[in-house]
Amino acid sequence: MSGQKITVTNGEVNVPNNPIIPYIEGDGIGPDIWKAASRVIEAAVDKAYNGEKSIEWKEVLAGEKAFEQTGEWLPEATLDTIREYIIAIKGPLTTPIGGGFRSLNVALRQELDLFACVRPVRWFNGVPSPVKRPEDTDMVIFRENSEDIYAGIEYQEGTDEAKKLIDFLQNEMGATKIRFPETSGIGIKPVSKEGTERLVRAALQYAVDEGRKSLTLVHKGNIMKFTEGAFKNWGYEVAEKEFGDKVFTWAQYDRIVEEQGKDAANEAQSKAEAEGKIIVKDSIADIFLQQILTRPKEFDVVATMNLNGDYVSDALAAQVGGIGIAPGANINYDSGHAIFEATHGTAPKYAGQDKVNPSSVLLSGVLMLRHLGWGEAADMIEQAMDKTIASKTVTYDFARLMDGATEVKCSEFGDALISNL
Ligand SMILES: NC(=O)C1=CN([C@@H]2O[C@H](COP(=O)(O)OP(=O)(O)OC[C@H]3O[C@@H](n4cnc5c(N)ncnc54)[C@H](OP(=O)(O)O)[C@@H]3O)[C@@H](O)[C@H]2O)C=CC1
Ligand SMILES: O=C(O)CCC(=O)C(=O)O
Ligand SMILES: [Mg+2]
Repeated sequence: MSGQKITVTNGEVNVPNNPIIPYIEGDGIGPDIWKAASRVIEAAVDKAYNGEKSIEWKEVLAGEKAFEQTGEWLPEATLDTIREYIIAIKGPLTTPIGGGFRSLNVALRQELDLFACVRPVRWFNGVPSPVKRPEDTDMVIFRENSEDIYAGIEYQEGTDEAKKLIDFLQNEMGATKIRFPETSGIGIKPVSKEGTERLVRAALQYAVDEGRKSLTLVHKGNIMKFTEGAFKNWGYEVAEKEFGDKVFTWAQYDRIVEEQGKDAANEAQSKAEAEGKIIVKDSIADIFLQQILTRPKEFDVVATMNLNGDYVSDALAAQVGGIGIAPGANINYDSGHAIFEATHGTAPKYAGQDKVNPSSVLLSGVLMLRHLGWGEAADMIEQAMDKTIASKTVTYDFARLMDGATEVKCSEFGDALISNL
């Protein structure tokens, strides 16, 4: 049976019974986790739909494999294929530190304008966790994926570009606080109204569709007033303007305090909660990182900028068992393009050992199946995950934290999941 293309009409994704889905195997542990995860996805789809649906995988190249075969790290053909087939899934790709080429992962997001990085964080029964009540953590991070310091606009110390920019800042913009101008590298942090609005809009729409209770805007707006502070203000504005009667915001709360006092504001918020409105609030990033540990129940959907979202993703993943079980999706809600990928990287020390946990990329596949409307197969994989973990058949990362566990290889964990489907 030959596959067919996924298409998009008026923002709606049309999925045939046998979609062609491009995949990037990834560097480091990529080949191991992809092999295990793709087998589980195939088996679940086959079982859930009695052979009537199937995915035709189409390999596209990026990273080390692409460089070896084509001399390019991210061939144009890969981008063209993902543009054409709309939905893709990828393993992790290596990024050199402090020099060399810029992140291919970020480049893919930028090229396809996948503006929302969506990372759900929830606990699976039995997964070992460093916190007492991991079940209290149930959040979905919406990380802005196209702007911020992550956009890669930075200039190396000592270069003409860095000197020129520092001169400009000092001589034309009145910047007096660059402490060591002669030896500074310099980076730029663009944060826009449009970029913020589309991200917060997507997060709020998700909160409405999924019946979530709150949305927290996470920022460091006290220090970075016109980037992170503006993100907070624009976030409240878009919530009130576009989601009017579905939300109650802390900006509204503050206005009621000013006009009618604190009791009236508390009453208005309680009424909104009782009516099932989504409470839109904000939190400064440093205290947020403390409170997700100490009071995780108070947070639900989270919208934040690119770099904060990166830090928050790995920190929250730890609370529910670690980066071995942390899925994600990069989505453009307007064009329908999406690339699903794990939160973790290439874990180079484990490359080729058939050792690590394939759950992050597998659960990214589960997000993909839900995105395709194939919820039955997605449910089946999650149930198999619960069952397999409950039987204490796990990879090294969980085994080292569990009493009485049977440690299995990456591929064997895939086998166990398939037998539990
Ligand atoms: N989207 C992407 O493709 C990403 C790519 N990267 C890139 O990956 C490379 C390596 O980054 P690094 O900072 O080491 O972070 P990694 O996420 O690759 O690995 C850090 C540690 O996380 C644990 N880990 C990662 N994946 C798994 C897994 N599947 N199962 C179990 N444990 C896992 C291991 O912990 P332990 O040592 O405790 O066993 C590992 O040593 C860099 O080049 C970085 O830029 C990083 C993040 C995302
Ligand atoms: O692209 C990279 O190498 C790192 C990206 C990353 O950590 C992330 O997106 O979470
Ligand atoms: Mg990261």
